[in-house]
Amino acid sequence: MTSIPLHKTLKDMTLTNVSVGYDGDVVVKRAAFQLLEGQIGCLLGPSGCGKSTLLRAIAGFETLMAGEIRMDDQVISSPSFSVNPENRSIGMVFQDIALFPHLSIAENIAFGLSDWPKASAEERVAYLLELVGLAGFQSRYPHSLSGGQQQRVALARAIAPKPKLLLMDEPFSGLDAKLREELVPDIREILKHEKMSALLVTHDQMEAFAMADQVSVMDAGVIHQTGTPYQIYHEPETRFVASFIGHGDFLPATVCGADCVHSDLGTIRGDLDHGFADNTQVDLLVRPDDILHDDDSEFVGVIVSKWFRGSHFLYRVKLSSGKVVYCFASSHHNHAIGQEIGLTVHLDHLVMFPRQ
Ligand SMILES: Nc1ncnc2c1ncn2[C@@H]1O[C@H](COP(=O)(O)OP(=O)(O)OP(=O)(O)O)[C@@H](O)[C@H]1O
Repeated sequence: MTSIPLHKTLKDMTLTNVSVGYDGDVVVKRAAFQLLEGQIGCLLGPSGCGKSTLLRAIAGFETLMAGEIRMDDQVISSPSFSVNPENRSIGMVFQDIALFPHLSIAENIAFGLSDWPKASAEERVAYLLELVGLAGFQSRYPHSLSGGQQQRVALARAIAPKPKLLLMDEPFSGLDAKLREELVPDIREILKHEKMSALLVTHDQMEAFAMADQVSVMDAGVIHQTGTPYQIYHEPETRFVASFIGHGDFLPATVCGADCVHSDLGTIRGDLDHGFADNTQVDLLVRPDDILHDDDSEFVGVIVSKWFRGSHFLYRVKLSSGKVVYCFASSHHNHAIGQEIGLTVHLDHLVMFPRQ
């Protein structure tokens, strides 16, 4: 009698100095990070930086040029050794949903359960239909579902056999913005409920922030930083991460003590030692939420452009030095372009890079 394959969750997946490429050209260089049990990771970066190549290497579709990939203490990829993709206990979801058009929704979800006892497979399919919010859709066919519903079925199909790891390559990019906004937190909830470790590829930072516990920011084949969404926004470790994530400007500044810097915003004290020597010339990162509109402040700037964002305004303001920075204001403070407004600076952790 067949039995349900034993379900083991992933303890960890570790990439050590992984290089991957095509025809001798290195595309991904010395990638290293770890994904733990139940964690949702993300590879985030501009088009062509190598995200899909790295994901395909983890899935077992590309041979490593250097380094190794381990899952639960077992090497699954190295330049001389590779576990077959079908033996890695990895599920995949892609941008092109690719459901089987001639199979019903239930049959699509049950596709990877052929070695399960019939009753257990039926139970698993019913459970997943409920979990992805499609109870009652079992007899329908893919063409009769919306794009968002089809992507939920694709997810259910990928996680049905309880893989240790789910890989998702731009799974939401074919969906419109509103649907994406609704679907992303739902999918995160489903993966957390299933205690499923997952790795998402996206170039959309809002998607990465909404979905992932840990984000690896890539550029030109190199992972610049791996951290929580909060860390990569507030504590970027490289100039690329600082520029790629969120809005921001670099202001020329001069170090004036272990926690202190002097710039066009005045003298600012941070809450941590920034590690630069006195008098070093640096570029100081200033985010929109670092400068707030304040009617009572004597420190002023002139509005050069503005965006209404519903709950708030985002202004570009020119300082007396001529430098232009972003500024947040509550949407009750509707000022005209050209008007002078008061500003207060709220910079706690100073993010600085050597002057370029
Ligand atoms: N099969 C292949 N053969 C040769 N070069 C390839 C192949 N697949 C990808 N590349 C190249 O590798 C580089 C990285 O591509 P990759 O698809 O991994 O980037 P990406 O970050 O996923 O981009 P996107 O977000 O646009 O999908 C690109 O320069 C691409 O042209």
